[in-house]
Amino acid sequence: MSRIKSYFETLKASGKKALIPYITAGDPTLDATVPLMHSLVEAGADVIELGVPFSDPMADGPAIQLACERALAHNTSLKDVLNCVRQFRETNAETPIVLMGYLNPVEIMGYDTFAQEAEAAGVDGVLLVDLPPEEADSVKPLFEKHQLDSIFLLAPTTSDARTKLICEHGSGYVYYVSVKGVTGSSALDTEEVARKVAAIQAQTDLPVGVGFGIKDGETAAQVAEVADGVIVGSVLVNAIADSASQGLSVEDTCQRLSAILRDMRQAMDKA
Ligand SMILES: O=P(O)(O)OC[C@@H](O)[C@@H](O)c1c[nH]c2ccccc12
Repeated sequence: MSRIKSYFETLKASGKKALIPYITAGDPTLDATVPLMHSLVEAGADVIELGVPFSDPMADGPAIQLACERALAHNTSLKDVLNCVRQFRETNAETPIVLMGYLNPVEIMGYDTFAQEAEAAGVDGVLLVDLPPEEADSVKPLFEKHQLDSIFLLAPTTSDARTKLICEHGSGYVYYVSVKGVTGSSALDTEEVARKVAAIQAQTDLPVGVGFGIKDGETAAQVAEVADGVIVGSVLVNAIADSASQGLSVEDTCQRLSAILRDMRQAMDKA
């Protein structure tokens, strides 16, 4: 069974929801990434979404665009990102890792090599933002062969028919994007999210994670009440940017991120 699937089952059995932080690999430096991943786990992360930096991240708002720029300023490559996962796995065999990114770097590496290397490094799932589920047929068998879950995005505008199709193609979990637009939005409507998530859950057994616009314990707890997972990116990435501009050490940056995530964890578990 996939590490993501069994993790979600364990959580469900204990009545908890998944907390899923996103950071961009190589931001602000490559040697910060693995310590940051470990400190997110210590603060209560259940799954880590690790971003593969890309020069044209069209689904991302300014915060994550800048994170990609910081990572690319010192040439963080897909290979480097896979190395981070490998290193992380030296001391953590439990926490599922999802690589988040765009098709281009994967195409350059080659799908076969990527799938092989990702499995060997200890990656559990892949979310390629610009891979339409209809076109996933060609890569899905390859990903399956290498024990990689395919995670897809559902938007507020996705029709029921398409939701069904996307859920059929996906595995691990599905990602419901809570608002129209790019990452780092601030307009989270929890009632609308609750309605949509229920509609998705009626179509699939996959866990539903919700992201876009979750920024603190309060919003995390609200989303945790209605979804299976709470995904948070820009708030963490902004804290990394801020720490970098203040010249904080990796250790201090880790502590800052842990504090933000721990607040969310506590609020979610209380709800
Ligand atoms: O940044 P936010 O609003 O907290 O949302 C999470 C999001 O950043 C993360 O899941 C993500 C990073 N890059 C993406 C690209 C597309 C969809 C989602 C993402």
